[in-house]
Amino acid sequence: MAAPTFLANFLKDNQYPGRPYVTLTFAQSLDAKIAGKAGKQLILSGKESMKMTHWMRTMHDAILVGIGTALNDDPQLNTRHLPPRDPEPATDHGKPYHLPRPIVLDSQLRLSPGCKLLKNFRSGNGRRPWVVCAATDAAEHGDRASRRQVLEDAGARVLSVPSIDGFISIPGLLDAIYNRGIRSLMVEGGATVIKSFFDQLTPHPETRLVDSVIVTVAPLFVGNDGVGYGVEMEKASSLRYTETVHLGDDTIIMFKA
Ligand SMILES: NC(=O)C1=CN([C@@H]2O[C@H](COP(=O)(O)OP(=O)(O)OC[C@H]3O[C@@H](n4cnc5c(N)ncnc54)[C@H](O)[C@@H]3O)[C@@H](O)[C@H]2O)C=CC1
Ligand SMILES: Nc1nc(O)c(N)c(N[C@@H]2O[C@H](COP(=O)(O)O)[C@@H](O)[C@H]2O)n1
Repeated sequence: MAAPTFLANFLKDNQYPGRPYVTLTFAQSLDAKIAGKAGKQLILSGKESMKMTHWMRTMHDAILVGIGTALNDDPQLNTRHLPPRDPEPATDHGKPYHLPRPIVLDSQLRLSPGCKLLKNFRSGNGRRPWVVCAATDAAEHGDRASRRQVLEDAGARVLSVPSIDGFISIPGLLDAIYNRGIRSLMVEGGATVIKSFFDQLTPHPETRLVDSVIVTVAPLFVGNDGVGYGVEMEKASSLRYTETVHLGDDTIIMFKA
């Protein structure tokens, strides 16, 4: 089995010199909501588009969510919706699917050591998660040092990156993970992280930090209680609409930066 052709073609050059190639992707309702009331996780994607998202996961070195999503959804960020691989080496080369490295933006190290990402790693069913926290001026001590220790003991690799007002610097993050071998990054959300990455769009290739945007639109309304994401027109207008594909009842809309 291989990824859908439209996706393979769209992402065929997902490399960028000097920083990871960044794909921002998420699923939304017709009224642009990505979650329900009080952040309730919604399965917006149908079977076919969810499978596409899992194919996309195989096509990136790493996959990123914010701590809001990690605490709320307890995601696995793996490829379990894909069909079993053909054990016949002539077709699938006998290899398992590529699993992306999970990365959590977690300024204050609030991730639970019992989360599925860490459990999957410990049971040999996932890569070691990287937890990105805000770098501190002084040596860590007290509560914060013990939270780091607990997460490291549970299997996480903790990276410190400069932050502003509790938000990890996106250029700093991309530098840190590029220096550790990540060449392509899939950003899944949630709302605050999506806004932060939309903010990285500019019309100038040398300063923009997002390369592709892939939005799954599900044919339903969530209503005003749902969680939306903010987009500034000045930023979004630098996106170039590329293609629309229909998968099941969903519409996949793709842009290049
Ligand atoms: N429909 C979809 O495709 C998806 C929906 N979701 C939904 O999104 C909701 C969670 O969204 P949020 O609460 O906004 O949490 P989030 O997952 O966007 O995490 C935001 C938090 O990450 C930390 N952070 C550190 N550096 C940051 C930076 N540079 N930019 C942004 N955040 C940074 C901050 O503590 C911030 O509050 C959940 O309801 C979840 O179900 C999440 C992912 C995908
Ligand atoms: N593509 C997509 N469609 C939806 O309907 C979604 N709710 C999401 N959510 C994202 O996927 C994460 C869950 O991943 P696992 O199923 O646990 O592997 C969730 O946390 C969001 O990042 N995505």
